Amino acid sequence: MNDDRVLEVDNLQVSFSLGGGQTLRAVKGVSFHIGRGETLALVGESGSGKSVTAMTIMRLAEYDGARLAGGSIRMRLAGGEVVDLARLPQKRMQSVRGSDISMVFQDPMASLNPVFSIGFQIGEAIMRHQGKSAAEARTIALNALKLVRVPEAEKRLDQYPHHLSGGMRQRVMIAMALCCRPSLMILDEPTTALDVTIQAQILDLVRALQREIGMSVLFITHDMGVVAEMADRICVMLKGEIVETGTVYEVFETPLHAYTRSLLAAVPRLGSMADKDEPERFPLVELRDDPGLAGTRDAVRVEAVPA
Ligand SMILES: Nc1ncnc2c1ncn2[C@@H]1O[C@H](COP(=O)(O)OP(=O)(O)OP(=O)(O)O)[C@@H](O)[C@H]1O
Repeated sequence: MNDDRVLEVDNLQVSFSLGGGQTLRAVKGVSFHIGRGETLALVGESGSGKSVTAMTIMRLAEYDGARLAGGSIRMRLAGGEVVDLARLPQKRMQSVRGSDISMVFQDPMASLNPVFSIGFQIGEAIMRHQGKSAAEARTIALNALKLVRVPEAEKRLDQYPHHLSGGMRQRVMIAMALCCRPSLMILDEPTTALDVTIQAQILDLVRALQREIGMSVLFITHDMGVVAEMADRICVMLKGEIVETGTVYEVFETPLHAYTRSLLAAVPRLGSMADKDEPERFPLVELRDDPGLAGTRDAVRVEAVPA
């Protein structure tokens, strides 16, 4: 693996048994890499396989019944060792999760335990992953809350999730994910449940943190507007496959795949809003129903292979 990469996913295949001998192939041979300090956006509509890909990298998908049917997930750990996460025993993965990679989910309420204080929940993760005492963990938790710009951080430590707004809860989740200074953070639709202003604040925060800490980010979204804000490179997923990949500039300037064009057409533009109530939208359903489109790979942008 090149020195400048933290993650290399190669030909990843994930399936679910649906009973009655039926198998759903949720991820069909997906390959991508993420460089140090880089943000890669995995884009596609609901059901395209983005979350299953992320959960497989975390090795959490198997707890939902997923089967890792093939491929490799090579990751450079903090000490420099390169391991194939697809083949690590779960016991070892427990230490990789939260120390080398962490994940922030869409709904912070589902990730936070309502009966424990914020300080306890962040502290518990720090004690588990870093072997710190309760007092040390509280200090680290406090600093993490300050890092994610939570006002009155000291007071927040003793509050419970229901005391916080949705945006604040998502900041707490990001703080928790940052505590162990992971080299890769996966954010799965982190702002979808938030209103637009709070969404913009959280996106700004992630960008600022990335500059401060230098971590790599895998950003999962269905929103090309968010991609334009956040990402260096994009992988577009459709029905379990990556149908197009490139830099943000390349993909926005010259989208090669019809599905990518449909995603771009769904981004409201000032011009198209001028004389209509609704932004223009590409007829996505018709496109997806076109049998010629599914799995089309001729539009895949071939990335230069470094010498
Ligand atoms: N536990 C599960 N059992 C069976 N099928 C599943 C399970 N989890 C996901 N799937 C299926 O895998 C496919 C990919 O789902 P995935 O959640 O990765 O999509 P997604 O692109 O992340 O969409 P969303 O943004 O809605 O989560 C879908 O067809 C979904 O129904």
